[in-house]
Amino acid sequence: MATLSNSTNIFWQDCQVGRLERQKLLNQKGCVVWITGLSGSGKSTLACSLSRELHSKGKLSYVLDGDNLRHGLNKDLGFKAEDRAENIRRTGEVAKLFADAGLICVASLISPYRRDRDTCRAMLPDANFIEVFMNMPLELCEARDPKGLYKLARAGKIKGFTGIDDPYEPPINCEIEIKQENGDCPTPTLMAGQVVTYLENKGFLES
Ligand SMILES: Nc1ncnc2c1ncn2[C@@H]1O[C@H](COP(=O)(O)OS(=O)(=O)O)[C@@H](OP(=O)(O)O)[C@H]1O
Ligand SMILES: Nc1ncnc2c1ncn2[C@@H]1O[C@H](COP(=O)(O)OP(=O)(O)O)[C@@H](O)[C@H]1O
Repeated sequence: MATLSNSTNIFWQDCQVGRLERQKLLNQKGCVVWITGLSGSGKSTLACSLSRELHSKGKLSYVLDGDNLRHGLNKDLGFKAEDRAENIRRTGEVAKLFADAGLICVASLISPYRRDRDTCRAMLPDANFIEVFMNMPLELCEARDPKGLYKLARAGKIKGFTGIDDPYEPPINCEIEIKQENGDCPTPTLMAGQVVTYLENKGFLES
């Protein structure tokens, strides 16, 4: 893995058009909505539903999905702890750039380790990092198993699978928790609505 902070003699270059001007143009405030949870918990479903809902309100968002990033930016990384940490760090840096551009950046990654998520939180002004915990039981995720990965993990054909033989550390102080009510998972529209309401209440959907 690349060593961090190898560059020396570098200087920050400021530009006349700044974040506030971009936000005014877009009539919204840039932020990062970071969705964490087990595989199959509904991260991508929420990310897409949220992006659609924001679009219909005239708000610009962009989804960074863990699976998709691993096809490009993060294709050199696997699933051992240090690779996951680098995966989260890179994604956090990209999300920070999108937020600086004035967009509502929706990152959906398992991001199983608390420390890695907190590293991303520390990259942004605190209120601009909104951690959403998909608090779905492992049994539900495993029953869904849309990619058949839990089955492979249970059969020992995938090693170090989150929730099976690799840990998932739930958030302690997340901004939003999505969970079952009376044994039912909220619909994608309801899940997105919960996040949109939070963004509205905190003033992110106006400049
Ligand atoms: N060992 C192991 N553990 C967990 N997940 C695995 C593993 N191997 C492959 N996959 C598939 O990779 C997707 C998760 O990628 P992420 O980048 O979100 O993972 S992480 O945040 O770095 O932990 C995840 O996608 P989602 O189901 O969308 O979460 C899986 O499809
Ligand atoms: N709120 C929901 N209600 C019913 N099914 C859902 C819901 N959210 C996700 N699913 C289904 O669960 C499976 C896993 O969802 P997905 O968004 O791919 O999870 P993740 O990105 O966390 O792996 C998919 O088949 C999806 O259609």
